[in-house]
Amino acid sequence: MAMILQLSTFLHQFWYARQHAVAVKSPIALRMGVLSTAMINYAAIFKPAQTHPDVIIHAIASRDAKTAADEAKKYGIPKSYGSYQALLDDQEIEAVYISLPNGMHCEWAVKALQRGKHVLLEKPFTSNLEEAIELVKVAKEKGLILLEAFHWQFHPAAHFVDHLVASGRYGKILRTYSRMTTPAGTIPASDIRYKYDLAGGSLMDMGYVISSTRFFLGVGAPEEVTSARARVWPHDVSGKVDEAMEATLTFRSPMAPKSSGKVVSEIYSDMRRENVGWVIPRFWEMPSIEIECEKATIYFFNFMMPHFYHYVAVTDKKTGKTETFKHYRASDSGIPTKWGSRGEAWWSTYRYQLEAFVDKVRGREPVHWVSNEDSVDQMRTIDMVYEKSGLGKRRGTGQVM
Ligand SMILES: NC(=O)C1=CN([C@@H]2O[C@H](COP(=O)(O)OP(=O)(O)OC[C@H]3O[C@@H](n4cnc5c(N)ncnc54)[C@H](OP(=O)(O)O)[C@@H]3O)[C@@H](O)[C@H]2O)C=CC1
Ligand SMILES: O=C1OC[C@@H](O)[C@H](O)[C@H]1O
Repeated sequence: MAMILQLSTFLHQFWYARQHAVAVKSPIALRMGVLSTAMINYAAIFKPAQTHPDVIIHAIASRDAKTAADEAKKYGIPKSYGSYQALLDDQEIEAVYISLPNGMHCEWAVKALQRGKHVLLEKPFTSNLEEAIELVKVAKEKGLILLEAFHWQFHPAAHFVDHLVASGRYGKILRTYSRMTTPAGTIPASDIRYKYDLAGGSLMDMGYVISSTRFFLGVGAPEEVTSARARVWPHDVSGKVDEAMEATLTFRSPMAPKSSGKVVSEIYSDMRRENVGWVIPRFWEMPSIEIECEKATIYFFNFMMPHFYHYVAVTDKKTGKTETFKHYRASDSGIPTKWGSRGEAWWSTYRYQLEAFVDKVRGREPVHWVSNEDSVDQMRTIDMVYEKSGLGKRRGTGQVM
């Protein structure tokens, strides 16, 4: 269902950015450049930037000058470049958003940092753990901001669920299950997600299943991946691209019962989920996480794009009664979450993320942040699952391995 969500979020962005676009930007607005003309730019950066008074998309770069110029014209971006390096050489640009294929993330984020730019980097952070460690090292050396764009974590709904889980009101966590699927046939065979040489694979693309698990458990990498089973995409010569991945991970968590100290977490990512009876897409399989606690089970439906639609269902194990919540802004449900009075019900996950990114670059404490250490642990976990599955970890375009 991920692709359907993606389409819906594009419409959502179109509608709200039209109504709330900021005509005159602040004189100290952050000038950003965009590396690539990827599909996701529209929702993840162009539209959020339109409604942010302190962000100007100053330039866009493509491998092809005409593609870049056409895109610049379409979105009213002042400058375009026919190479990524040329954009990085533009002295007016303070920060870049990188939406290149996964395998190119590390190479170009390193180049951007070396040219003195802050970086908002699409997920997955890098192709593997080694790259992640290297990238973070460069960012620290340069003293620049580097953020993995796990946009969903910035939305008040995520903070609300985190609050419920961490409150202890439902007891310790016993088990989690996170799932993300997209119907078979919706991602074309030519897509970057199916290419091993661009660090493709369902788990790389749908790393949200690991991100959500780790976020709500408040943990780094798992102690062990006890099982991992990949369904291999048959059309890539490498034989190493997972069109689907199912795995079981064991985490040591302070939220686990004292007796075991561990939580068992299942994850499932699938870029080619079969329709029911060949025709009915599984729309009920929006990216979701189930968190079974001692007293209740918490189900967060559509944690990935909660701005579009979501609900949180808490089912009491004793009575079987379910209480349902929605959380489109920080003050909803009467439980104040991190954003306080900031934010609007129409803000997307990407808009919240941009708000935090600008705060951090400008030296203000962001309301939420994905630390570089957390991104390293995310890549460590992804590698562990790939190794266990037998497919082996991915590698990056700039990497000799
Ligand atoms: N946060 C989110 O919600 C989402 C994040 N993503 C992430 O964003 C990134 C981009 O995804 P998506 O928008 O689907 O990507 P696209 O396939 O739409 O675009 C990728 C872009 O990368 C550039 N590129 C450079 N080298 C290559 C190459 N060898 N093959 C193909 N493209 C190349 C191209 O730009 P050009 O030709 O202009 O140089 C191309 O437009 C991925 O890392 C993905 O994981 C994707 C979707 C949602
Ligand atoms: O990050 C993403 O979110 C939405 C999905 O459709 C997409 O495949 C993935 O890249």
